[in-house]
Parts: sequence; structure tokens; C-alpha cells
Amino acid sequence: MTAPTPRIIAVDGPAASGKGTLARRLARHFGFAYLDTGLLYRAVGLRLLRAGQDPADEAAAIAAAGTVTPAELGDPALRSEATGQAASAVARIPGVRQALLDLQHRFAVAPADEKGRPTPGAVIDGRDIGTVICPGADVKLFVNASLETRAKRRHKELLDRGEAIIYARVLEDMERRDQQDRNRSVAPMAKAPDAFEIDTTKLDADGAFAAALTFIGSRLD
Ligand SMILES: Nc1ncnc2c1ncn2[C@@H]1O[C@H](COP(=O)(O)OP(=O)(O)OP(=O)(O)O)[C@@H](O)[C@H]1O
Ligand SMILES: Nc1ccn([C@@H]2O[C@H](COP(=O)(O)O)[C@@H](O)[C@H]2O)c(=O)n1
Repeated sequence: MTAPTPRIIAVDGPAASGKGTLARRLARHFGFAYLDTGLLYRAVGLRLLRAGQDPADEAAAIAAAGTVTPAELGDPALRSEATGQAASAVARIPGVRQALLDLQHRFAVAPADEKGRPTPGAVIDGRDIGTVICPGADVKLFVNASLETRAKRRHKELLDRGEAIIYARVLEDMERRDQQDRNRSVAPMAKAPDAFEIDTTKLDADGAFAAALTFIGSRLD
């Protein structure tokens, strides 16, 4: 007997919209594996920063992307603002996206939890999951919030983590990153036509989870 095809929930949206918070909660709720694909691009960006290389250096970025492994995705330095900017720069390079494609597809086809145990489905979050990585996903969500709300959340997060940075800088960086992610020529951040949009500007994490569950309804049966 062949194993059933894993169920896929694709969660896309801009930085600090709350998609990771929602995706992790959905994964726990359904007993699915979870992949934060932003960490893959961050891992590539961080490697270049640590090697003193320019994140726009295509050859160096493609070489780094070819050797990224899930094992390095726990590094706390991945969460810094500088790494986020470097991630957005490498994410524009078609060869980098191509190099990270296989890892994401393998995860979607055979999802497994942190202990390597197979799960009946996966929640995958990023910018192009519903449009490029898993266009046939069972459920597609697009999580959004106003730029100011997202910048406030990210600023608080960075301060809590001990990163000294002013709000105006976070706002400016986030606006630049949004532009770059939306307007790049390959796999731009976009809401899939069949995605359900959740605006978290005035919705807390519990509200976003409830809205997602209502939309998911019987779609995973
Ligand atoms: N609905 C919500 N309301 C208020 N704050 C929220 C909500 N969801 C998440 N947050 C908070 O906002 C911050 C960003 O959330 P989260 O990391 O989930 O965003 P993200 O979209 O995954 O960001 P990134 O793409 O940069 O990883 C976190 O501090 C989180 O606790
Ligand atoms: N599927 C994805 C995921 C991420 N990116 C790029 O990585 C940057 C960092 O992502 P975070 O979710 O951790 O903020 C992001 O700004 C994108 O440029 C991507 O292109 N595709």
C-alpha cells in the first residue's frame, strides 16, 4: 500500500506579519511538520556576511545556497536585522532560489518532525510557497499587516533580543525589504489567487489562529 500524499498548508506574507507564529501553531494543532523557508535565505545571507562577502555577489551566494542544511537553521544570528537584509538580497538571485528548491520540495513530499518521524502533512511559510513551491497546496494563507504595525513588532523583538536599533531604522529597512521582495523578477512575494488573506493589524495571535481554522474547515479531510 502506498503512503497517502502529505497535506500541505502554505503560509505566505511580508516580514513580521505573524505568519511564523500562525504557521507554528497550525503545525502543532494538526501534528504537521513545520518549515520556515525564510531561514534558508537567512542562512545563505549569514554565510556571506560572516565570510566578509557582498550578499549581492551571485557566484558566492549560489555556492553558499548549494550547501545549506537544516542543521544550521537554529543559529540565533539568523534572526538579526542585518541577516534579514542580506537574506532579501540573496533571495533576488535566481540561482540561489533554484539551489534551495530541492530542499523545500523534499520537505513537502516527505515531511518529518525534528526527530525525523514522518508526519501526515506540513506547514511551510515564506513568500512564494503558495505560488511557486507548493502551487497545489491544500490550504493557502496570506498573512498581512500594515507596515507600521509590522515594524513596531519587529523593533520590539529586536530590542528584547538585545539588538540596539531605533524604530525609524527598522521601519525604513522593512519598507525597503518589502519593495525588494515584491518587485524582484523571480518568485516575488505574492498572494496566490486562491489564498485566504488574514490581516493581523488589529488581530492578535489567537484571532489569527481562529480565522485560519475557520477557513481550513474541512479542506484537510
Ligand atoms: N497576530 C499578532 N498580533 C500581534 N503580534 C503578533 C501577532 N503574530 C505575531 N506577533 C508578534 O510579531 C512578531 C513577528 O511575528 P512572526 O515572527 O510570526 O512574523 P513573521 O511573519 O514570521 O516574520 P518573518 O517573516 O520576518 O520571520 C513576533 O514578536 C510575534 O510574537
Ligand atoms: N520563501 C521565501 C522566504 C524568504 N524569502 C526571503 O528571505 C528574507 C527573510 O525571510 P523572513 O521570512 O525570515 O523574514 C525575505 O525578506 C525574503 O527576501 C524569500 O524570498 N522566499
